[in-house]
Amino acid sequence: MTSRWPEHLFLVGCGNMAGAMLQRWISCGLDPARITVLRPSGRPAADGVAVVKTMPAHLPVGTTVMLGLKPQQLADVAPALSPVLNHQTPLLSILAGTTIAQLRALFPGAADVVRIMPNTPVRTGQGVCALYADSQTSPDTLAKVADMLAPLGLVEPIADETQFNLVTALSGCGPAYLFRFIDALATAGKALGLEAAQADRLALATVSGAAVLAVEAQESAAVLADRVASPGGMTRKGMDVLDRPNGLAQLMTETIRAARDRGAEMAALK
Ligand SMILES: NC(=O)C1=CN([C@@H]2O[C@H](COP(=O)(O)OP(=O)(O)OC[C@H]3O[C@@H](n4cnc5c(N)ncnc54)[C@H](OP(=O)(O)O)[C@@H]3O)[C@@H](O)[C@H]2O)C=CC1
Ligand SMILES: O=C(O)[C@@H]1CCC=N1
Repeated sequence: MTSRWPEHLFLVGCGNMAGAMLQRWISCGLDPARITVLRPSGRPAADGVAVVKTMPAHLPVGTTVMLGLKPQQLADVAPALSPVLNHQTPLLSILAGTTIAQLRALFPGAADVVRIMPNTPVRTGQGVCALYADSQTSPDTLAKVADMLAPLGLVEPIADETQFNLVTALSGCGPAYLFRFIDALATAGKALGLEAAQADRLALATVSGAAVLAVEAQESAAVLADRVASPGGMTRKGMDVLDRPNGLAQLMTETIRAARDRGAEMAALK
Protein backbone atom coordinates (compact mmCIF):
# COMPACT_ATOMS: atom_id res chain seq x y z
CA MET A 1 0.00 0.00 0.00
CA THR A 2 1.33 3.47 -0.84
CA SER A 3 1.75 6.01 1.96
CA ARG A 4 -1.06 8.50 2.51
CA TRP A 5 1.57 11.20 3.16
CA PRO A 6 3.36 13.37 0.62
CA GLU A 7 7.10 12.86 0.31
CA HIS A 8 7.49 16.38 1.65
CA LEU A 9 4.97 18.92 2.94
CA PHE A 10 5.68 22.65 2.81
CA LEU A 11 3.31 24.80 4.84
CA VAL A 12 3.26 28.47 3.93
CA GLY A 13 1.95 29.91 7.18
CA CYS A 14 1.19 27.74 10.17
CA GLY A 15 -0.99 29.50 12.71
CA ASN A 16 -4.20 28.39 14.38
CA MET A 17 -5.67 26.42 11.48
CA ALA A 18 -2.70 24.92 9.64
CA GLY A 19 -1.14 24.28 13.07
CA ALA A 20 -4.16 22.20 14.08
CA MET A 21 -3.88 20.15 10.87
CA LEU A 22 -0.16 19.72 11.40
CA GLN A 23 -0.62 18.44 14.95
CA ARG A 24 -3.15 15.86 13.83
CA TRP A 25 -1.09 14.70 10.86
CA ILE A 26 1.96 14.21 13.06
CA SER A 27 -0.03 12.36 15.71
CA CYS A 28 -1.36 10.08 12.94
CA GLY A 29 2.09 9.21 11.64
CA LEU A 30 3.36 11.91 9.29
CA ASP A 31 7.10 12.12 9.95
CA PRO A 32 7.96 15.66 11.16
CA ALA A 33 11.25 15.40 9.26
CA ARG A 34 9.18 15.49 6.05
CA ILE A 35 7.61 18.86 6.90
CA THR A 36 8.89 22.41 6.43
CA VAL A 37 6.99 25.43 7.71
CA LEU A 38 7.45 28.99 6.49
CA ARG A 39 6.44 31.56 9.07
CA PRO A 40 7.87 35.06 9.44
CA SER A 41 8.11 34.80 13.23
CA GLY A 42 10.28 31.68 13.01
CA ARG A 43 8.39 30.27 16.00
CA PRO A 44 8.63 26.47 16.35
CA ALA A 45 5.72 24.62 14.73
CA ALA A 46 6.12 21.14 16.24
CA ASP A 47 8.96 18.93 17.44
CA GLY A 48 11.17 17.91 14.53
CA VAL A 49 9.51 20.22 11.99
CA ALA A 50 11.89 22.56 10.14
CA VAL A 51 10.87 26.22 10.30
CA VAL A 52 12.15 28.82 7.84
CA LYS A 53 11.51 32.54 7.88
CA THR A 54 12.02 33.19 4.17
CA MET A 55 11.05 31.38 1.00
CA PRO A 56 13.49 28.61 0.04
CA ALA A 57 15.01 28.82 -3.45
CA HIS A 58 13.94 25.23 -4.20
CA LEU A 59 11.56 22.64 -2.79
CA PRO A 60 12.48 18.95 -2.48
CA VAL A 61 11.18 16.68 -5.24
CA GLY A 62 7.75 15.33 -4.28
CA THR A 63 6.74 18.37 -2.22
CA THR A 64 3.09 19.23 -1.65
CA VAL A 65 2.55 22.89 -0.75
CA MET A 66 -0.28 24.05 1.50
CA LEU A 67 -1.15 27.73 1.89
CA GLY A 68 -2.00 28.29 5.55
CA LEU A 69 -1.65 32.04 5.78
CA LYS A 70 -4.44 34.63 5.75
CA PRO A 71 -5.96 35.71 2.43
CA GLN A 72 -4.68 39.27 2.97
CA GLN A 73 -1.12 37.90 3.24
CA LEU A 74 -1.21 35.97 -0.04
CA ALA A 75 -0.23 38.86 -2.31
CA ASP A 76 2.98 39.37 -0.28
CA VAL A 77 4.06 35.77 -0.55
CA ALA A 78 2.95 34.87 -4.10
CA PRO A 79 5.86 36.51 -6.01
CA ALA A 80 8.41 34.47 -4.05
CA LEU A 81 6.39 31.23 -3.95
CA SER A 82 5.30 31.09 -7.57
CA PRO A 83 8.78 30.47 -9.05
CA VAL A 84 9.45 27.49 -6.76
CA LEU A 85 6.30 25.66 -7.86
CA ASN A 86 6.23 23.44 -10.92
CA HIS A 87 3.59 21.31 -12.59
CA GLN A 88 4.40 18.40 -10.26
CA THR A 89 3.80 20.41 -7.08
CA PRO A 90 0.25 20.01 -5.78
CA LEU A 91 -0.89 23.34 -4.36
CA LEU A 92 -3.43 23.13 -1.54
CA SER A 93 -5.13 26.20 -0.08
CA ILE A 94 -7.13 26.61 3.12
CA LEU A 95 -7.72 30.30 2.47
CA ALA A 96 -11.28 31.47 2.98
CA GLY A 97 -12.76 33.30 0.01
CA THR A 98 -9.80 32.85 -2.35
CA THR A 99 -10.98 31.07 -5.48
CA ILE A 100 -9.23 28.49 -7.64
CA ALA A 101 -9.14 31.06 -10.47
CA GLN A 102 -7.35 33.54 -8.21
CA LEU A 103 -4.88 30.87 -7.13
CA ARG A 104 -4.24 29.85 -10.74
CA ALA A 105 -3.63 33.48 -11.69
CA LEU A 106 -1.08 33.89 -8.89
CA PHE A 107 0.57 30.48 -9.40
CA PRO A 108 0.48 29.69 -13.12
CA GLY A 109 3.16 27.00 -12.76
CA ALA A 110 0.98 24.78 -10.56
CA ALA A 111 -1.05 22.11 -12.34
CA ASP A 112 -3.03 20.64 -9.44
CA VAL A 113 -4.76 23.21 -7.23
CA VAL A 114 -7.09 22.10 -4.44
CA ARG A 115 -9.16 24.19 -2.06
CA ILE A 116 -9.65 22.74 1.40
CA MET A 117 -11.87 24.27 4.05
CA PRO A 118 -10.95 22.69 7.37
CA ASN A 119 -12.13 23.58 10.84
CA THR A 120 -10.21 23.61 14.10
CA PRO A 121 -11.64 20.35 15.51
CA VAL A 122 -9.39 18.56 12.99
CA ARG A 123 -6.86 18.69 15.81
CA THR A 124 -8.77 15.83 17.49
CA GLY A 125 -9.68 14.00 14.29
CA GLN A 126 -13.28 15.21 14.67
CA GLY A 127 -13.07 18.04 12.15
CA VAL A 128 -14.51 18.72 8.73
CA CYS A 129 -12.50 19.32 5.57
CA ALA A 130 -14.51 20.46 2.57
CA LEU A 131 -12.70 19.87 -0.69
CA TYR A 132 -12.91 21.41 -4.14
CA ALA A 133 -10.75 21.16 -7.25
CA ASP A 134 -11.38 22.24 -10.83
CA SER A 135 -11.22 19.92 -13.84
CA GLN A 136 -7.56 20.82 -14.52
CA THR A 137 -6.54 19.06 -11.32
CA SER A 138 -5.83 15.38 -11.73
CA PRO A 139 -8.32 13.01 -10.05
CA ASP A 140 -5.32 11.09 -8.72
CA THR A 141 -4.02 14.16 -6.86
CA LEU A 142 -7.48 14.90 -5.51
CA ALA A 143 -7.80 11.32 -4.25
CA LYS A 144 -4.39 11.57 -2.57
CA VAL A 145 -5.36 14.84 -0.88
CA ALA A 146 -8.62 13.30 0.34
CA ASP A 147 -6.64 10.37 1.74
CA MET A 148 -4.26 12.71 3.54
CA LEU A 149 -7.21 14.58 5.05
CA ALA A 150 -9.07 11.44 6.17
CA PRO A 151 -7.42 11.28 9.63
CA LEU A 152 -8.68 14.81 10.31
CA GLY A 153 -12.37 13.90 10.26
CA LEU A 154 -15.16 14.16 7.70
CA VAL A 155 -13.90 14.87 4.17
CA GLU A 156 -16.67 16.48 2.16
CA PRO A 157 -16.19 17.00 -1.59
CA ILE A 158 -17.94 20.11 -2.92
CA ALA A 159 -19.13 19.85 -6.53
CA ASP A 160 -19.73 23.54 -7.18
CA GLU A 161 -17.17 26.15 -6.14
CA THR A 162 -19.87 28.82 -5.88
CA GLN A 163 -21.04 26.96 -2.75
CA PHE A 164 -17.63 27.06 -1.11
CA ASN A 165 -18.24 30.27 0.84
CA LEU A 166 -21.53 28.89 2.11
CA VAL A 167 -19.84 25.66 3.17
CA THR A 168 -17.09 27.73 4.83
CA ALA A 169 -19.70 29.74 6.70
CA LEU A 170 -21.25 26.53 8.03
CA SER A 171 -18.41 24.14 8.82
CA GLY A 172 -15.31 26.33 8.69
CA CYS A 173 -16.75 29.05 10.93
CA GLY A 174 -19.19 26.70 12.69
CA PRO A 175 -16.97 25.78 15.65
CA ALA A 176 -16.91 29.45 16.67
CA TYR A 177 -20.70 29.50 16.79
CA LEU A 178 -20.75 26.36 18.92
CA PHE A 179 -18.14 27.83 21.27
CA ARG A 180 -20.33 30.93 21.56
CA PHE A 181 -23.31 28.71 22.32
CA ILE A 182 -21.42 26.92 25.09
CA ASP A 183 -20.52 30.30 26.56
CA ALA A 184 -24.08 31.57 26.23
CA LEU A 185 -25.54 28.47 27.89
CA ALA A 186 -23.15 28.81 30.81
CA THR A 187 -23.60 32.57 31.04
CA ALA A 188 -27.38 32.14 31.18
CA GLY A 189 -26.99 29.66 34.01
CA LYS A 190 -24.75 32.09 35.89
CA ALA A 191 -27.11 35.01 35.27
CA LEU A 192 -29.93 33.03 36.83
CA GLY A 193 -27.96 31.98 39.89
CA LEU A 194 -25.55 29.09 39.30
CA GLU A 195 -22.00 29.20 40.57
CA ALA A 196 -19.68 30.10 37.65
CA ALA A 197 -17.45 27.02 37.49
CA GLN A 198 -20.44 24.76 37.90
CA ALA A 199 -22.32 26.48 35.07
CA ASP A 200 -19.26 26.15 32.80
CA ARG A 201 -18.92 22.45 33.66
CA LEU A 202 -22.60 21.72 33.07
CA ALA A 203 -22.73 23.62 29.78
CA LEU A 204 -19.64 21.97 28.33
CA ALA A 205 -20.61 18.43 29.34
CA THR A 206 -24.15 18.95 28.06
CA VAL A 207 -23.02 20.17 24.63
CA SER A 208 -20.37 17.47 24.37
CA GLY A 209 -22.79 14.70 25.37
CA ALA A 210 -25.56 15.95 23.10
CA ALA A 211 -23.16 16.15 20.13
CA VAL A 212 -21.96 12.58 20.68
CA LEU A 213 -25.56 11.37 21.04
CA ALA A 214 -26.57 13.19 17.84
CA VAL A 215 -23.67 11.54 15.99
CA GLU A 216 -24.42 8.05 17.32
CA ALA A 217 -28.22 8.09 17.17
CA GLN A 218 -30.17 6.94 14.13
CA GLU A 219 -32.71 9.74 14.59
CA SER A 220 -32.43 13.33 13.40
CA ALA A 221 -31.51 16.18 15.76
CA ALA A 222 -35.12 17.38 15.53
CA VAL A 223 -36.41 14.01 16.80
CA LEU A 224 -33.81 13.93 19.57
CA ALA A 225 -34.91 17.41 20.67
CA ASP A 226 -38.52 16.29 20.85
CA ARG A 227 -37.47 13.31 22.98
CA VAL A 228 -36.06 15.70 25.58
CA ALA A 229 -39.18 17.84 25.52
CA SER A 230 -41.79 15.97 27.53
CA PRO A 231 -45.27 17.22 26.66
CA GLY A 232 -46.23 20.01 29.03
CA GLY A 233 -42.78 19.93 30.57
CA MET A 234 -39.86 22.29 31.08
CA THR A 235 -37.92 21.81 27.83
CA ARG A 236 -40.95 22.66 25.69
CA LYS A 237 -41.26 25.98 27.46
CA GLY A 238 -37.58 26.67 26.79
CA MET A 239 -37.78 25.57 23.16
CA ASP A 240 -40.82 27.78 22.61
CA VAL A 241 -38.38 30.67 23.09
CA LEU A 242 -35.82 29.23 20.63
CA ASP A 243 -38.55 28.30 18.13
CA ARG A 244 -40.35 31.62 17.96
CA PRO A 245 -40.46 33.31 14.53
CA ASN A 246 -37.33 35.41 15.02
CA GLY A 247 -35.64 32.72 17.07
CA LEU A 248 -32.67 30.43 16.62
CA ALA A 249 -33.38 29.25 13.05
CA GLN A 250 -33.56 32.81 11.76
CA LEU A 251 -30.56 33.85 13.80
CA MET A 252 -28.47 31.02 12.36
CA THR A 253 -29.60 31.84 8.81
CA GLU A 254 -28.54 35.46 9.30
CA THR A 255 -25.28 34.33 10.88
CA ILE A 256 -24.37 31.97 8.04
CA ARG A 257 -25.47 34.50 5.40
CA ALA A 258 -23.27 37.23 6.88
CA ALA A 259 -20.24 34.92 7.02
CA ARG A 260 -20.88 33.60 3.49
CA ASP A 261 -21.17 37.10 2.05
CA ARG A 262 -17.90 38.12 3.70
CA GLY A 263 -16.19 35.35 1.69
CA ALA A 264 -17.31 36.99 -1.56
CA GLU A 265 -16.18 40.40 -0.29
CA MET A 266 -12.76 38.99 0.63
CA ALA A 267 -12.38 37.51 -2.86
CA ALA A 268 -13.27 40.86 -4.41
CA LEU A 269 -10.55 42.62 -2.37
CA LYS A 270 -7.80 40.68 -4.17
N1 LIG B 1 -8.91 29.73 12.09
C1 LIG B 1 -9.79 28.89 11.54
O1 LIG B 1 -10.61 28.27 12.25
C2 LIG B 1 -9.81 28.65 10.06
C3 LIG B 1 -8.95 29.35 9.21
N2 LIG B 1 -8.97 29.08 7.87
C4 LIG B 1 -8.03 29.78 6.99
O2 LIG B 1 -6.73 29.51 7.48
C5 LIG B 1 -5.88 30.60 7.14
C6 LIG B 1 -5.06 30.98 8.35
O3 LIG B 1 -5.94 31.38 9.39
P1 LIG B 1 -5.47 31.28 10.90
O4 LIG B 1 -4.69 30.04 11.09
O5 LIG B 1 -6.68 31.51 11.70
O6 LIG B 1 -4.49 32.54 10.98
P2 LIG B 1 -3.24 32.76 11.91
O7 LIG B 1 -3.06 34.23 12.01
O8 LIG B 1 -3.33 31.97 13.16
O9 LIG B 1 -2.01 32.18 11.06
C7 LIG B 1 -1.47 32.86 9.96
C8 LIG B 1 -0.13 32.26 9.63
O10 LIG B 1 0.40 32.90 8.48
C9 LIG B 1 1.74 33.23 8.73
N3 LIG B 1 2.14 34.35 7.90
C10 LIG B 1 1.86 35.66 8.01
N4 LIG B 1 2.43 36.38 7.01
C11 LIG B 1 3.08 35.48 6.24
C12 LIG B 1 3.89 35.56 5.07
N5 LIG B 1 4.12 36.73 4.47
N6 LIG B 1 4.41 34.43 4.57
C13 LIG B 1 4.19 33.23 5.16
N7 LIG B 1 3.44 33.07 6.27
C14 LIG B 1 2.89 34.18 6.80
C15 LIG B 1 1.81 33.54 10.20
O11 LIG B 1 3.13 33.46 10.64
P3 LIG B 1 3.58 33.49 12.18
O12 LIG B 1 3.17 32.15 12.72
O13 LIG B 1 5.05 33.67 12.08
O14 LIG B 1 2.85 34.64 12.79
C16 LIG B 1 0.91 32.42 10.74
O15 LIG B 1 1.63 31.23 10.88
C17 LIG B 1 -6.76 31.71 6.61
O16 LIG B 1 -6.61 31.79 5.23
C18 LIG B 1 -8.17 31.29 6.98
O17 LIG B 1 -9.11 31.70 6.02
C19 LIG B 1 -9.76 28.13 7.32
C20 LIG B 1 -10.62 27.42 8.11
C21 LIG B 1 -10.75 27.65 9.53
O1 LIG C 1 -12.83 33.60 9.85
C1 LIG C 1 -12.34 33.20 8.79
O2 LIG C 1 -12.25 33.94 7.81
C2 LIG C 1 -11.87 31.78 8.67
C3 LIG C 1 -12.67 31.02 7.67
C4 LIG C 1 -13.30 29.89 8.41
C5 LIG C 1 -12.90 30.08 9.78
N1 LIG C 1 -12.09 31.08 9.91
